[in-house]
Amino acid sequence: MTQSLPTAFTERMRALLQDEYDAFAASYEQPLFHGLRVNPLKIARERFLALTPFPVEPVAWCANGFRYQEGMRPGKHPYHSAGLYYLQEPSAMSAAECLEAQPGETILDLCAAPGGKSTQLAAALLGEGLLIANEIHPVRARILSENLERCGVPNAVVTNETPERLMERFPQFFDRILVDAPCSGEGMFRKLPEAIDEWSPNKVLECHRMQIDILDAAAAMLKPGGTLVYSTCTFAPLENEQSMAIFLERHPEFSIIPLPYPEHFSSGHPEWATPVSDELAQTARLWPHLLSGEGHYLAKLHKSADAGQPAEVPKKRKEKRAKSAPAGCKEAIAAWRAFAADALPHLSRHLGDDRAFLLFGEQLFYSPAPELDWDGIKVLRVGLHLGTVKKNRLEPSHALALALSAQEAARVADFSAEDPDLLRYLKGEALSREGSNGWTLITVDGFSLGWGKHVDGQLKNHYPKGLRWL
Ligand SMILES: C[S@@+](CC[C@H](N)C(=O)[O-])C[C@H]1O[C@@H](n2cnc3c(N)ncnc32)[C@H](O)[C@@H]1O
Repeated sequence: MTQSLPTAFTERMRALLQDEYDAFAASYEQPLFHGLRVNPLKIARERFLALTPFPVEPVAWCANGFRYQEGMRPGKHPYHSAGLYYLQEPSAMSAAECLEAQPGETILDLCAAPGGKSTQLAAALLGEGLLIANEIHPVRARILSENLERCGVPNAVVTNETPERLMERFPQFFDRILVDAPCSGEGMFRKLPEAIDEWSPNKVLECHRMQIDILDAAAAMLKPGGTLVYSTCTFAPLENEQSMAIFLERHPEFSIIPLPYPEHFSSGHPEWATPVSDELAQTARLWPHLLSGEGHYLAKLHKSADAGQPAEVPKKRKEKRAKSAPAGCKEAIAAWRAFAADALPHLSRHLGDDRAFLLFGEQLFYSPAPELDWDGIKVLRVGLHLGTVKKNRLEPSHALALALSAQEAARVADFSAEDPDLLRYLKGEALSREGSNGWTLITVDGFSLGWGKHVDGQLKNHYPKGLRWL
């Protein structure tokens, strides 16, 4: 690494690690670890292994996680555009894995952008249940939304709120919550050297205070009996064991649950926090000199089942729904049904609940939680974006294409990953190609990638302008 580490950081780490410090410091001279996580919403692990053009090696603590070598560029492959995998550093795969989300559950990812862990949680849900992926910064929330779209996630709601605001709306609502907290990023110094310039002892303190507030909000939103995972990518005890020690003092209804993979994850350090609590030894540290990944901290907590009854979440009242149903929703649903009858005769998803269709302006969505009222919450996406309704016709969305399989579509134009026409499609060009007229799902080696529209021997390009390859 060319950039030198801040002295206050190295002195603290030397004092903490003592004999181990030299090995820790030497890890900064080692090459970075690169990882990708296969997206089971699009492709099964074994099929990916048969198909991957990059040699990969499994990550021990994540069934769908793999390392790839320096020099490979999986982010520049059409399979990435088709959402077959998400690029994610191996240690970063641990937090969502440890939350153990189950299909059908209600999950909150409270600090979610750019979406590494949200896409992983959505994959664990397998399209069943609800994921609220929240990000406080509007620009980052948009990137989060795009990443969920690319991964073909049908059941995520992307919000752009403060934790406090969500807490008012969703008391004791979630089965599981991930708090991947904003932190001073010491574990990322090697991967993102700009984190070094932004670091200061004061930033560590500010992050610690912010983490306490975010955790308080998360505690209030978790159902009794629910599970919380707290994670950071920093080494500072103040942001790790100390944030947990304070949280446990403030919330006696929580207890720490042991984490898996003791052969890879090291114990947390109770002696690095006040008051010293032995429980903290069951939190985990991922050290870059002890495993093939960057630095992380993890804690998994259980909320006592006796911690009070789940509160009533404001739901749409019938009369309110009738009043607030946007004008044109009925027509929009009819436009969707006409589109689906023509272009998606084998749709496997059952989109039959009229209450689940939501119209925002011209944009039609299918909500994974029709009973919830989103009024007053900043929402970027509610479940599956079906398309834009204009003049009683539906123009299908890119999100819909990515959530479909080739078997569901009436018309498919399939290209191999090496076909020059595929590159032309990704660049936004129209293609000469025979086929019956109408909306056509474009696929790469059988995996959905976007829309085209056949008109008399021409395949018009509907790959979104902002995603086109240059
Ligand atoms: C470590 S990053 C999350 C990474 C993400 N979980 C992933 O896997 O891609 C922390 C996020 O918390 C957001 N954040 C910053 N301040 C916050 C606050 N006060 N409350 C909630 N989130 C905040 C940041 O914008 C950032 O996107």
